[in-house]
Amino acid sequence: MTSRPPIRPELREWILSTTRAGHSVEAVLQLMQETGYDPRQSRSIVASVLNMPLTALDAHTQAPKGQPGRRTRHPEAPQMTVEGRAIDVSLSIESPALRVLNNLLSAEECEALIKEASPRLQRAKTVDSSGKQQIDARRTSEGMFFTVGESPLVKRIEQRIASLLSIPVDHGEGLQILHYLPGQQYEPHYDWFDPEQPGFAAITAKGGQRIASLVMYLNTPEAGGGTAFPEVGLTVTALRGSAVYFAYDTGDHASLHAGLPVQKGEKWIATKWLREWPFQIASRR
Ligand SMILES: O=C(O)CCC(=O)C(=O)O
Ligand SMILES: [Fe+2]
Repeated sequence: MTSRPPIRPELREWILSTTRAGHSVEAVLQLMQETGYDPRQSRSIVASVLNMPLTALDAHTQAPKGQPGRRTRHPEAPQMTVEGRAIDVSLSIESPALRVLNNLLSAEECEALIKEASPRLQRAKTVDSSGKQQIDARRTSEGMFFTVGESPLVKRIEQRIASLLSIPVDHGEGLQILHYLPGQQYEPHYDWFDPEQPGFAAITAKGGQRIASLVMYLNTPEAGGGTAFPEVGLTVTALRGSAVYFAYDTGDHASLHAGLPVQKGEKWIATKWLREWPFQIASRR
């Protein structure tokens, strides 16, 4: 390994405060270069301060300027056959682009995901305005993240999602598992990141903006626990093996959604959020 000179604390603080103030990583790199840092050196310093792999920074900042990133393909009714599995598209809405998918996961896959996740559950967190994860009263469930390709089962499901939505596996964040008990819920929110938030640049430095979400139901709660879309007047029933997919542009208010309180029993979901640029280096299979 080559040893790198330490990063001056003032420079570290400036990079953090500038990105938190909403300036893009590209703008920070540009300013550093204007003050005499060479491009390679400034990239490696910014990657280190923002705690992101250099490859992710490169993938993001070398994206053609002003060009939109990738988009998902919306599944088409009545049925999609993906890797030999017939998935039913039982409901379609155009604004937001939303699909209810039945038979996305088998009962065995749902059980196995719950089993793999259970020992690692923690109180679910949200991303705060500085890009840090924090406990959030709006989200009372327990959760955990798998890393991309973490187990053969996770890999298989991620591959299925990638084929279904026609987007490479590495555009996905790690699969998140959430567990809700009676009374627990996820209050109305958007999954896209707000560009007005000071932490926007740091949150989107890796992978760019979120473009779509897939919420997969791993069990059927006895009562309650559906996913509501208040702008549409729609509630999707949580049914084991089914999922709701929805895609959005930044600022799309029609994509507002909530995990309704579980009234009886429990609720388990797996969520896959997709980004416009590669989010991480997926393990190769
Ligand atoms: O629990 C639900 O039904 C919704 C979950 C959700 O909105 C999310 O994971 O982003
Ligand atoms: Fe959400």
